[in-house]
Amino acid sequence: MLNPLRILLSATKSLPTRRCSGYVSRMRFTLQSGRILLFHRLSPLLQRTERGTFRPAAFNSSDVQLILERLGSDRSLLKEAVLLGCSEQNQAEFCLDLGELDQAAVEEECEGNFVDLRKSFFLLTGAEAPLVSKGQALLRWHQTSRFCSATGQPTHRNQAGSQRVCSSTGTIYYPKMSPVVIVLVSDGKRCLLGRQASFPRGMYSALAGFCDMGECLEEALCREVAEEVGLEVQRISYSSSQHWPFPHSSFLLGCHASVSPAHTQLNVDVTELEDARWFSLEEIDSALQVRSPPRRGDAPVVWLPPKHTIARQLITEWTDRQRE
Ligand SMILES: NC(=O)C1=CN([C@@H]2O[C@H](COP(=O)(O)OP(=O)(O)OC[C@H]3O[C@@H](n4cnc5c(N)ncnc54)[C@H](OP(=O)(O)O)[C@@H]3O)[C@@H](O)[C@H]2O)C=CC1
Ligand SMILES: [Mg+2]
Repeated sequence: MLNPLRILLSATKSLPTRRCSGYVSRMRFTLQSGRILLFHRLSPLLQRTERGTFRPAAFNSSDVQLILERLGSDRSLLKEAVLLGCSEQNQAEFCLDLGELDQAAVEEECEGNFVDLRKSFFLLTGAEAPLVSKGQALLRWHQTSRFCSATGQPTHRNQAGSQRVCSSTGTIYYPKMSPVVIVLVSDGKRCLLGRQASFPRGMYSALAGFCDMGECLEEALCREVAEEVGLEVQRISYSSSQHWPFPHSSFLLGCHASVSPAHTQLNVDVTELEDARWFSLEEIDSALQVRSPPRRGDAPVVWLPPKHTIARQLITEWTDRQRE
C-alpha cells in the first residue's frame, strides 16, 4: 500500500516542473482523505470525550469545507493546511489555523474549545500531545516566516508546508528548532529540581537551558548547571530527546548528570530560577502521585510536569534507578 507521507516527502524534494501537476493532484487527494487538526491563533481545538478526557479535534476536508462555508469563509483557506505526517493507520494528518474566523463561532460549529497550548499539554495524555505540539510549531513558523530575511521579499510555501521559498532569489527556508539541554542532576540519593517564576504554582522540573552557538551538548549542560545553581557536574549520560514548542520551537536533549555528594551546596541564580532544591526519593514519589495541578485555594503541593514531557521521563528513570 502506498504511504501518503512517503509520496509527499519525495514530492517535496525540488520537483522538475513537468511532475508538479501530478504532485498537486496527489497532495489534493491526500488532503481529501486525511484528517485535519484545527487551531485558532495557535491554540489547538480540543474536544471532551465521553470518558471526560480530552482529545484534539480532527476533521476530514469536506467537514472543514462545510464549516468554512457555514461561517461565510472562503474555501481557499483549506489550502493553508500544513502536512504533519502520517498516522499509524496510514492516514495523512494536517493542521490548519482558522485564526481569521470568529473563535466562538468555530467552537460552536466544531463542538470543542480552542485551548492555549500550555494548558492543552496538561489536558492531553496520549501520543496526540506531540502531534499538536508539532502542528502549533509548524503553523507558528509559517506565520512568522512570510518574508525572506536576506531580501525582504515575500516567501511562498510549498504544497506540503515543509519549506518556504524566497520569491526573489529562490532561497529555501526550513522550519528551525533551537537545541536545549535538559538535565536531571543527582547526588546519588537526591535529585535536583528547579522552578521558574513563570511555572504554574508548585510545579518543579529538571534544569534546562539553550545551547549557545558553537557549544556541544556536554559544554552547554555544564555551563547551564553552573550558571543556574553553581554546581560542577561529573558524569553525564544521554537519555532521549523531544521536540518542545515553547517558547518558539526547541529541541530538548534529555540527560542525567551527577555531582559529588560532598559538593551539593546550591547557589541559585534568582534571575533565572525562583527556586531550586534537592528532593529525596520519597518526596519525588509523592510529587509523582499528584494527578492534576492544584486549584486556587488548595494546600501548596509540589508536582511535576505531565507524563509526555521529557522532564518527567528523566525523573521516572531516576526513581527506577534508585530502586534497582
Ligand atoms: N519539558 C520541560 O519540562 C521543560 C522545558 N523547558 C524548556 O527548555 C527551554 C529552555 O529553558 P530555559 O530555562 O528558559 O532556558 P535558559 O536557561 O537558557 O534561559 C532562557 C534565556 O536564555 C536566553 N536564550 C538563549 N538562547 C535562546 C533562544 N534560542 N531562544 C530563547 N531564549 C534564548 C534568553 O535570555 P536573553 O533574552 O537574556 O538572551 C532567555 O531568557 C525552553 O524551551 C523551555 O520551555 C524548560 C524547563 C522544563
Ligand atoms: Mg534555564
